[in-house]
Amino acid sequence: MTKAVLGIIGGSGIYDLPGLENVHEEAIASPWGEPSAPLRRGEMAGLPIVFLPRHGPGHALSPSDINYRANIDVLKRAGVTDLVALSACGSFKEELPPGTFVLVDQFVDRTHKRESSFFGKGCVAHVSMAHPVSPLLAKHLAAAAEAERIAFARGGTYLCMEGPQFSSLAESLTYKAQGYSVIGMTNMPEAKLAREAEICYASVAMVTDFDCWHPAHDAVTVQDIIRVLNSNAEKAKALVARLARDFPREHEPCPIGTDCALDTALITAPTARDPQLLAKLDAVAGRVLRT
Ligand SMILES: CSC[C@H]1O[C@H](OP(=O)(O)O)[C@H](O)[C@@H]1O
Ligand SMILES: Nc1ncnc2[nH]cnc12
Repeated sequence: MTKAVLGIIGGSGIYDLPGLENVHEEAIASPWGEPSAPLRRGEMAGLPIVFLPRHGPGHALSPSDINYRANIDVLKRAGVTDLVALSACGSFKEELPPGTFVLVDQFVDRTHKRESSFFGKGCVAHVSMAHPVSPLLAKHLAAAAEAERIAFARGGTYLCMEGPQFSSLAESLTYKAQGYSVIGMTNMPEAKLAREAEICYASVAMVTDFDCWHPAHDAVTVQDIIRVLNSNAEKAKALVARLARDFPREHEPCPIGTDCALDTALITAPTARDPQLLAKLDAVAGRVLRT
């Protein structure tokens, strides 16, 4: 049995986690570069928690400048087994108004300027992303949202755009017509990298706006978003506190195989593997490469 360590990635508006006890900062070095910030390690209701603000202190990093690989690598090194991503998003659905928390279960990746894999020349791996969200983690999040009386939706598709500009009206109408639920700029490649690192991942997409498709709402602005962001952030902190209180202390084996995602993913012959890349993969893929 592995002890559960809950990772929390804070998005826009969530730069710390009040209620975290016995906190200390841990600046873990990563062969993938600089993570967004030192990790804040502590516990809630006795559960080990590791917090990382995605955009760094003071929100200095834009979605394209975040080193997603370093972030996931240091969370893996810190022993995180289950990772909750907190993210602001725009909504494509009337029934998902600002203030709603969407427990997304699918992603569409339209990013194009980001390193999206730990693997590559000298060690090629193809993990499955058919089901990017870990169902048990989503189930625990739903229970916590219910207990905290937070308006939430189970399931939904998160379109990840590159940004930093918001969508044009034509893009927004297209995504809406495709049936997507919400839009943001950060959950990809985060979810892909978490899967490669065999960390269970679930995203709480917290609606701040209707993007620009909605006839009754003007173009989205950061100022408008910030107004909703702050009340969403308060609810998110209550959600995390409840999740931590009720979370199983032993990591539950992932029913969709996230814990062993690399078992069937590596294709490069051992003799063709690049020792330098293998060294960088020590945390992410050590479980399968050490054998
Ligand atoms: C401040 S609005 C745009 C910004 O907010 C979202 O960030 P995060 O996902 O980290 O909460 C969105 O993806 C953009 O980065
Ligand atoms: N409308 C929107 N588009 C992209 N990212 C967002 N984050 C919050 N609202 C957003």
